[in-house]
Amino acid sequence: MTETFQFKLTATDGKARRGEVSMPRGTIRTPAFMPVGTVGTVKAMYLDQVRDLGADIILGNTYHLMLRPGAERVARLGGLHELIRWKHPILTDSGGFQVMSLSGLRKLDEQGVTFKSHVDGALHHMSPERSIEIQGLLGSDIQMQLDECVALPASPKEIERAMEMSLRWAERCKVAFGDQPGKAMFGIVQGGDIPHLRVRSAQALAALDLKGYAIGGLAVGEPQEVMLDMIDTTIPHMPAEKPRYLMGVGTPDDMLKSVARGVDMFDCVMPTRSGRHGLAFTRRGRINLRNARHAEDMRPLDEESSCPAARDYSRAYLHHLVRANESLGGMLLTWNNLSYYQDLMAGIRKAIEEGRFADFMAQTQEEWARGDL
Ligand SMILES: CNc1nc2cc(C(=O)NN)ccc2[nH]1
Repeated sequence: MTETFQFKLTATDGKARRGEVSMPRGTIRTPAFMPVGTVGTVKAMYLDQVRDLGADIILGNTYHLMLRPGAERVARLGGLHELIRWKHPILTDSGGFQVMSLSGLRKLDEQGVTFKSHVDGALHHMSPERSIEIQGLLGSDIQMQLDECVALPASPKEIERAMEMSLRWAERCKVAFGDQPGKAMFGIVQGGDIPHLRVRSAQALAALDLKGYAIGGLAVGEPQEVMLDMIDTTIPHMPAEKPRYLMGVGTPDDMLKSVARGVDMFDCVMPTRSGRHGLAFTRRGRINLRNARHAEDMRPLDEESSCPAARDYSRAYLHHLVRANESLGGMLLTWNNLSYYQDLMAGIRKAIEEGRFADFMAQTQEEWARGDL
C-alpha cells in the first residue's frame, strides 16, 4: 500500500510479466483478472466472496452508474467504495464502450457523445472532461480516458478518424484528471485491426506519460488470431515500465495467450454472465449445465477445488437449478467461475515467478482439451 500509484515488475518469463500495482487502497497482483461490477455489484456475488476468491480490484461501469444512481448521488452517498462496501481499488471505464454499444447514440463529435439513456430515454452528453469528472465523483482509483471504440469490421478511414479523435480526447482527459498522486488515469490504444494505426496510437499515448495504458477496441467480434496479432503489434510501442490492460478480455485461453504476449490486467463479463446462463468454467474446460447429460451426474464440478460451489454440489443439482431458472444456479456457477478465473491467474503468477510459464500454459491447455472426464 502506498500514498502514490506505483507499478513494479517482480519477475519476467519470456514476454510474460509478474508485477504489482501499489495504490493507497491496496496492491494489485499482476497478471490480474478484474471481476466486472457493472452497476456497483458483481452480479450474484457478495463482495466478501469476490475478495476471498483473490480479487484485488473490481471494475465499475461509468455509463451505468452515471445513469443510475447518478454520479453526484454516489458522491453524496460517500463514493462508490463506501456505497458498495468494497475498500480495495476500483477501476472505472470511461463509459465510451457502453455508450456505443448500449445507448441510443444520438451524436458523436469532437466535443463528446450525446446519447439517450437505455434506462429512461433521457438525453445525456458526455465529454472527455465530464467522463473524468464522473469517475472522480465515483471515487475511482484507476480512471479510463474517454475514447471511441469502433466495432469491427470498419473502414480504415473510420478507424483512423476514431483513433485520432481518441488521442485528442486522451490529452483532454489528462488535463481534466490533473495530478492525483494516489490515483491513475490510463490511456487506451485504439486503431482497430490496422497495425500502423495501432502503432501510431500507442506511440502518441506513450508521449503523454500516463500512469498506465489499455489496449482497447479488441474482442469486438474479430477472430482470436487478429486480436493476438494486434497485441503483438501494439505492445512493443507501449512503455515497458507501465501496466498494460487488455479491455474486455476474455476467455481463459485468451488470457493465457495475452499474458504470454506481455499483458498485465484483464476484465471480462465472461465468468459472471456465462455463470448466470448455466455455463461452468473448470480445469477440464467448459460445462454447460443446461445439457440433459448432467441430469443424474452426482459428481461435483471439480472435487479438488477449494470453492464450495465447485466441490460440494452435484452436477445433477446444478442442472436442476439451471433448468428451473433458480437464482441459486446462477449464484453457484458465478462463484465457481470467478473461483476458476482467480485460481488460473494465481497459477499464472506463480508460474512466471518460477520461470515455468510456457509449461504451465501448455499443461493448462492440454487439460482443457482432455475435456471433462
Ligand atoms: C467484450 N469485448 C470488449 N471489448 C472492449 C473494448 C473496450 C474499449 O475499447 N473501451 N474503450 C471496452 C470494453 C470492451 N469489451
